Amino acid sequence: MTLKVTNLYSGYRQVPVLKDINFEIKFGEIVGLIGLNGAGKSTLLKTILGLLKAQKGEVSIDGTTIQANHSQYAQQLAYIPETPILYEALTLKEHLEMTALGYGISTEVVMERAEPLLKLFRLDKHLSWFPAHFSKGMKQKVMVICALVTDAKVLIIDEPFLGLDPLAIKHFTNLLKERAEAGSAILFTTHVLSIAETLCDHYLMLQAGQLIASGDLPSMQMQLNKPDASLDELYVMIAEEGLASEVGGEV
Ligand SMILES: Nc1ncnc2c1ncn2[C@@H]1O[C@H](COP(=O)(O)OP(=O)(O)OP(=O)(O)O)[C@@H](O)[C@H]1O
Repeated sequence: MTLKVTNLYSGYRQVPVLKDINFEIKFGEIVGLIGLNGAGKSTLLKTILGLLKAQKGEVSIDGTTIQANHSQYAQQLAYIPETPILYEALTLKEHLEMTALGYGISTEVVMERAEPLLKLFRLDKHLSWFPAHFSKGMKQKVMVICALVTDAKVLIIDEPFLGLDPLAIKHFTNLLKERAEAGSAILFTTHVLSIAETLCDHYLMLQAGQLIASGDLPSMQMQLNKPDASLDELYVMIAEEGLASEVGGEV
């Protein structure tokens, strides 16, 4: 059971971004997607989600592609975007009900699953609130809860820790670990390497649209020929080399 990306090329009409991306994430694994601003992380997530059409190559979840079976593919995915996307006219409870509808789960089951999460994130008294009354962090927590009440086997998360307070980050990272232990694959982007280090089984390091290293820390140290480097040191080294070659290319 895997999320598999094969020979993937993707980007925007005039801007090719991703070039020949290949990787596999087994269900049960947490993988951190790291790279500088503009490396192509969000483009990769959008392509996996089907929000951007691949120019070449394939993404499959447990053998199913979006082209072969759109609804089966989509039901296996839950997405937490970098900027919370909420409907101004719907209350928190209605967002949960809409999630239930979207994933074909009964409202009762979704509310049952949501209850402990609402308590944990201190939103249990706010079920009738509209997004306009939530802080940025509260909106992010609503997105987190809506993703976690689904049965999605693959969680795709863009910068999950932005806007969350340290207590919420602790709860959220614990929930992600539990979700992975229960058999979900989790792919998230982050610039917060210290959290990535405590959470991830593997990493994907993206630079200028290409995967330049992947795997756990020892295997990335080998690939990048830096046997004792920390994740932070590897990242800085790659980033500086990338920037130097960009500057070189411009001259
Ligand atoms: N809608 C768009 N249309 C055209 N080009 C885009 C669009 N969105 C992103 N790009 C370009 O695609 C490239 C990769 O952007 P992307 O958002 O995937 O980077 P990222 O790694 O997620 O960056 P960040 O860490 O800043 O979020 C950049 O050169 C960016 O300018």
